[in-house]
Amino acid sequence: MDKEQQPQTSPHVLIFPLPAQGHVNSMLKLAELLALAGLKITFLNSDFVHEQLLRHTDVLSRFSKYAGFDFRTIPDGLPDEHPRAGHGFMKIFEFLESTTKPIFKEMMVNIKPRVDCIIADGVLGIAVDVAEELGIPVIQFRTISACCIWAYFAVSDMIQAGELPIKGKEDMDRLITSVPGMETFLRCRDLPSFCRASDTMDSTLQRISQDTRKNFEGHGLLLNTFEDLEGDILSHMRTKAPKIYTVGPLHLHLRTRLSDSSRTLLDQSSNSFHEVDRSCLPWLDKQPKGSVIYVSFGSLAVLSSEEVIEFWFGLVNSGKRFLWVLRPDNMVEKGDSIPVELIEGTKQRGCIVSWAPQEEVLGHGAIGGFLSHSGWNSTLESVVEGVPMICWPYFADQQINSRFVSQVWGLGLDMKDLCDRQIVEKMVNGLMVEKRQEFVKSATKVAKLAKECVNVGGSSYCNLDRLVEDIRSMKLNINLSK
Ligand SMILES: O=c1ccn([C@@H]2O[C@H](COP(=O)(O)OP(=O)(O)O[C@H]3O[C@H](CO)[C@@H](O)[C@H](O)[C@H]3O)[C@@H](O)[C@H]2O)c(=O)[nH]1
Ligand SMILES: C[C@H]1CC[C@@H]2C(C(=O)O)=CO[C@@H](O)[C@@H]21
Repeated sequence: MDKEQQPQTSPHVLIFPLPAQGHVNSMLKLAELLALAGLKITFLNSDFVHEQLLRHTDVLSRFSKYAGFDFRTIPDGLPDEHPRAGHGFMKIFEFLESTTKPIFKEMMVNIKPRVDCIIADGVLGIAVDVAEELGIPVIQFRTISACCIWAYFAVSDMIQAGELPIKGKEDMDRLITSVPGMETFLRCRDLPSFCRASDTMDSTLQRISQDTRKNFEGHGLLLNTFEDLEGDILSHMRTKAPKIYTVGPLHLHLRTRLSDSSRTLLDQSSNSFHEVDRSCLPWLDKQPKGSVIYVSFGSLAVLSSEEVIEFWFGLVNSGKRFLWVLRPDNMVEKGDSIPVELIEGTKQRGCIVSWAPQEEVLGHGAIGGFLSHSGWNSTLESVVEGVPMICWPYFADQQINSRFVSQVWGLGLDMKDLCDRQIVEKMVNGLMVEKRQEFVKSATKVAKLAKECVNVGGSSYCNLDRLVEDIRSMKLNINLSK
């Protein structure tokens, strides 16, 4: 069926992610799942993100097979040369409000065919506002863990109870009691990093807290997680928001629903904003099973030169093989001299790339562990492949994710707030040797649960079907009300 034959009865859904790798990744997986279900999809990227995807991926050809699938673009307001990484990434929110929002509203008024439903990133308040102003039904898709969302939801309660602000380094191990379900293990240091603001009126903390409260209103909240992983927290959340659709892990869910030929195409493609260096795969092929620790800190984290050197020494001194993703904006400063023992140790046991085919890497038999920043996509990808983790959170939701990985799910070690070569060496050997059996056992169990939930009859499989039916009935109700 070509684009012209898209049946007019199919609802037109516009999907609008925050223009960041971790958000675009999971929302493109969702978009393909909804296109597979026969919905007409328009995917709205920023001009900058679209340019990266055109340069490094096959998204246009990959999605052209879905009738009516369109990519649209919109400015994010930042100058082209802005790095769009590190803590400076947060600047984007000011420009989304001032530049992007009025253009988006104009787009939604004029778009043809009209949009029947907007699936807006749960941290993109501008999209939710415009949808409400124009009376377009909106479903919010928050791309982080349920546990983080629930902690953000409680920020105003923590402030009210005097639990925030955190009162300095000596206060970081105080238990937080205002997040239902987390009273026995959530410390100040485990809260999302924006809660470390010294002033509770901090604009970022206030905005994320308010955006999260809004996630619990509207037609529904979509989450890239699964009931067997976060069911306890989800039951607390459902006392405030009845319509929560857990449809994750989305990357696995999509693989499960694709035909064999489409799955092969998916394996050869990516949604990366960077050039993928596949040379690490033949290197992995030569390594013994389970012998390599994979190291990646996602797309936004920017490490200092000192931190890179500490991790490098710890990895080389551990004596273990390592595959390390070091983005160009994370490389050691040009002027810094790199100790010869690091060069030698890396030649013998290491492989460094600027961007890896991460899903394939985590599924490779040579991988025995993952030193991660605990971004939610990386965490889910490691869960699905049964790979134990060492968590070194950088910011945002990563702090609480690392606490759940170590303390609640028993899937690895938490290295939060530490960066020292001896500790890195100790953690690597703890994960890859001393505690290996214990972690592999629990990681294998959780990986099995992840696969079951996206198979026919599983919770995420059924929730996605319910989502598609609910979107279809939205269109029907709009037509009937005319
Ligand atoms: O060399 C690499 C490194 C990463 N990835 C992929 O890039 C994505 C990275 O996403 P994520 O692990 O979630 O980290 P961030 O890019 O840091 O994601 C941002 O968005 C996430 C979802 O909202 C949040 O959980 C994070 O904290 C936030 O930093 C994953 O799908 C990886 O598979 C690659 O393909 N190759
Ligand atoms: C840059 C971060 C601000 C909040 C976003 C987020 C979220 O709370 O949804 C998670 O991590 C980052 O991608 C975003």
